Formats: sequence, C-alpha cells, structure tokens
Amino acid sequence: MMNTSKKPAFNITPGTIITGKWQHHSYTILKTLGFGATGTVYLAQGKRGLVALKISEDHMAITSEVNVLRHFSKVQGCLGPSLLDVDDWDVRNIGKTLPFYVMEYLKGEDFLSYLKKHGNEWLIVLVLQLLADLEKLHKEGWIFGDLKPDNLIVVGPPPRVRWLDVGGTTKMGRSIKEFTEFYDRGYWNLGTRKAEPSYDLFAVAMVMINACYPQRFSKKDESRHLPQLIKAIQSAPLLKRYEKVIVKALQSRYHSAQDMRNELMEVANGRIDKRKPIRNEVAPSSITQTKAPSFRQKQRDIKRKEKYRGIFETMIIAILLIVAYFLYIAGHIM
Ligand SMILES: Nc1ncnc2c1ncn2[C@@H]1O[C@H](COP(=O)(O)OP(=O)(O)OP(=O)(O)O)[C@@H](O)[C@H]1O
Repeated sequence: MMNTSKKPAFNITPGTIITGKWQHHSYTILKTLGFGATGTVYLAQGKRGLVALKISEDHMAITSEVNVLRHFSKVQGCLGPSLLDVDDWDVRNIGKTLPFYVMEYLKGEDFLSYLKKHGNEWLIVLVLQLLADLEKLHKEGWIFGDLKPDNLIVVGPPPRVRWLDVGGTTKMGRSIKEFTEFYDRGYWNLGTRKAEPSYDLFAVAMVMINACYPQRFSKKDESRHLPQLIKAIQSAPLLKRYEKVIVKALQSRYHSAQDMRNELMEVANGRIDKRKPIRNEVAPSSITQTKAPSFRQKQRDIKRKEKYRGIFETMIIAILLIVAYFLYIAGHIM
C-alpha cells in the first residue's frame, strides 16, 4: 500500500475531554498534531503531563500499531514513542466507540527542518543514530518499512533522532505493507518489497539524498535509475563524500545496519582508503603478499577490535557533534 494521508472523518475540538471506557483515564485535547491514513494524533494533557493521543475509526489499524509499540518497548533503547495507555472512547453524540492509544509526546523538529535550521553537518550524526536503532529493530525480527523524514523527529538537546509512525513496521520476510515511492527500492527498480534489513537501508540512503534535495525528484529514464541517483549523489558535495556507502546501500549490498554504520563511521573519520574496494573483492597483491592470520590471531584481533569499537564510536560521534555545534554557533555569529 502506498502511503496516502487523508483528512480524518471527524474532528475533535480543543478542550474535549476523552475518558477511556475501560481504564477511566482522562485526557484533555489541546490541538491536532497531525493525521495519517489511519487516524488523527492529538496533543493532550494527561494526569502526568503532555501526551500524544491517536484515535481512529479503524480498530484493526490501532490494534496493529499498539502491538508494534508494545514490541518496541521490549527493545532496549528509545526506538518509537513509549506506549502509555490503550482504551476505547464512547462518543455519545455520534453513537460510536472509537479506539485510541496514548503515547509519549515527542517534542522536536521534523528531520528535514532540523537539518535546514542547524546545518547538513548533522546529517551523519543523525544517520548514525538511526542505523544503531535499525540494527536493534532488525535483530528483533522487524523492518521499519515506511522509513522517511516525515516519520522521524529530532528531539533534544542533545539531538536524538526518534521514530514517529510505526504503522509501516513489518515482520521480517513478509511484504512491506506501507511505503512512500521516493524511499522505496521497488519504485526505483532496485530491489523487491520483501521486508529485510536491506529494504530499510535503501530508505536510509534515500533519506540522505533527500536531505540534500529537499524537493525530492522523480525517476527519469525507465531503466537507468541507479545512474540517475549516482549523478544526484555526485552533484552534492556532502553526499559525494559518502558516495561509496550510499551507493552500496542503494544496491542492497549491506546485510545489516551495523555494517553500513561501521563504513559510514570510517568515512566520517576519513579512514577509508579511496582505493580500497567496497565489494568483497580482494586486491590481488594482498593475496600474495599477506600471510593468512591464524584462528587464534583472528580471535584476538576480533576481541581487541570489539573492545575499542565502543570507545572509538563514542569519540567519533562526540567529534561530529562538536564540529556541527561549532558550525552552528559560527553561522549565528556571522
Ligand atoms: N508521539 C508523537 N509525538 C509527537 N507528534 C506525533 C507523535 N505521533 C505522531 N505525531 C504527529 O502526528 C502526525 C500523524 O501521525 P500518524 O502516525 O498518525 O500518521 P502519519 O505519520 O502521517 O502516517 P500514516 O498515514 O502512515 O499513519 C505525525 O506526522 C506527527 O507529526
């Protein structure tokens, strides 16, 4: 199903108090945050503070989103908004019972607005965070599916990317149930709509392209989509720097979000050797000149690498944050 937002069939005015039929918790509607294909999300005042309340006529959609949010809450970290309450609301004046759920209110800026305001230097920091979260989700056997800037929000400070709409989240191996053309590899004829990690990683690559082309663009030639995307990447200096990683994701050649994250981090750190092939190709000279390491040696190397990876990743993110912050301050002074 392609993502199509339609106006909600009903409107709940500010000041309305929604009381759950079963749990009896009350929420005062403050304003509309947005609406999607399956319902409307309102900012509401609950007993313990501000919350986001999603209400819909579609019982199935609400149940499915609640299930995904419940699942997310078991995954360590902060993937989607946390689920706070699930209930039904008896709307007397229309004689209907509408299902709703209440979640953590994520106060922040949408992904593209954040980059526009604070500078594209933040793109890599946010994408690294996104990939770490995707790795957790994929390990749990889920694929985000409809990954796009509209479904991402940057909260903070410090800036942290969070996921908004979990409606497209699909069990691994099934068919992607919700997508948006620009971020969908099927649209670009670059892969199937099977829910697998590489599907989400393709979308991450398109989110990066979108950051430099906020107006997006359509496919041109029916058969040569990859060259069109590569041309777009090469024409934007920020993307050009990460070309190898972005193109590899567009070709679905990453099997895990962590692999993509590691390579992105290497480029960010300026460590990738430009001549080093990204494919599983081995340079002929290295076959003849390097002696194969023993198993014990490999194990020792792996342990050492794991030990330092955490420290290394934290340092890179800290450096990127400092540089981006410096540019942000500099931009304000000038
Ligand atoms: N937890 C939240 N905190 C803050 N704003 C939210 C939250 N959840 C949703 N929103 C806002 O409400 C809007 C609508 O959300 P919703 O998930 O219903 O639909 P959607 O993302 O437009 O897509 P879909 O059609 O797939 O449902 C979002 O785009 C976002 O602006």
